[in-house]
Amino acid sequence: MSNPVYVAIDVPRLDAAKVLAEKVKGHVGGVKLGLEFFCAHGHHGVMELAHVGLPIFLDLKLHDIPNTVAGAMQAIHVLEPAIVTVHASGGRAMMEDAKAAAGENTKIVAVTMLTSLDENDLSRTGVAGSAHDQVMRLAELAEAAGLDGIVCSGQEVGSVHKQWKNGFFVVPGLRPAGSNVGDQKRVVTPRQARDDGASVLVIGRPISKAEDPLAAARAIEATL
Ligand SMILES: O=C(O)c1cc(=O)[nH]c(=O)n1[C@@H]1O[C@H](COP(=O)(O)O)[C@@H](O)[C@H]1O
Repeated sequence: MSNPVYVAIDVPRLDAAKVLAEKVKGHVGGVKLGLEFFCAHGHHGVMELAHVGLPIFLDLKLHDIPNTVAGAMQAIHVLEPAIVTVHASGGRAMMEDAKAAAGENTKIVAVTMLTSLDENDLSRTGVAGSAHDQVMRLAELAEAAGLDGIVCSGQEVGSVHKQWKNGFFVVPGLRPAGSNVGDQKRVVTPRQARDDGASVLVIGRPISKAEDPLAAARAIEATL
């Protein structure tokens, strides 16, 4: 089975991003480039990182009216990303149009409830109920819209997997036992997420901020 870890390259400098990706490439399955990277380096930066030879996950978390999201999706065709994110709360029509506009080899996954949020945060946005229910509701909407899968925490992925058998599940908010949680709130270990049905494990700081990122990537791989 291929390595499910996508290393999140959330570093501001292009040269440092390339060095990190090259360093760990033998012990991860892909590279995730998010808002910090894309806002700083755009298409050029993505093309530079593609030279590393791993699949690229473009985590843009698109959330706008359907026409605008479809246009953004068309604008990134040329980059041939393996995975792109949109927000499920953008609604069914937005997700349908995002999928229709995407390249056929690109998986579109919907962010349900950010792993940096807990139920108190959720209620402050006007949504009552548990994180679990919110994720299940948005997963159902994403499936109905024809998306490939969702992004959720490891605390929900087991339930989502039972409901959506052939879905593609991206799980961030992962921390090896004993490591610093930082701004993440719904956290599990990489192994737990994998056992519960995650397709992709997104791991950033536990690798990128480690004193020795290669050793950190290796150690995580060894737990899987
Ligand atoms: O879509 C994502 O990848 C994402 C969704 C989510 O709910 N939580 C989340 O942390 N992420 C991303 O996953 C990565 C997690 O990074 P670390 O907390 O450093 O491992 C970051 O790049 C986030 O942007």
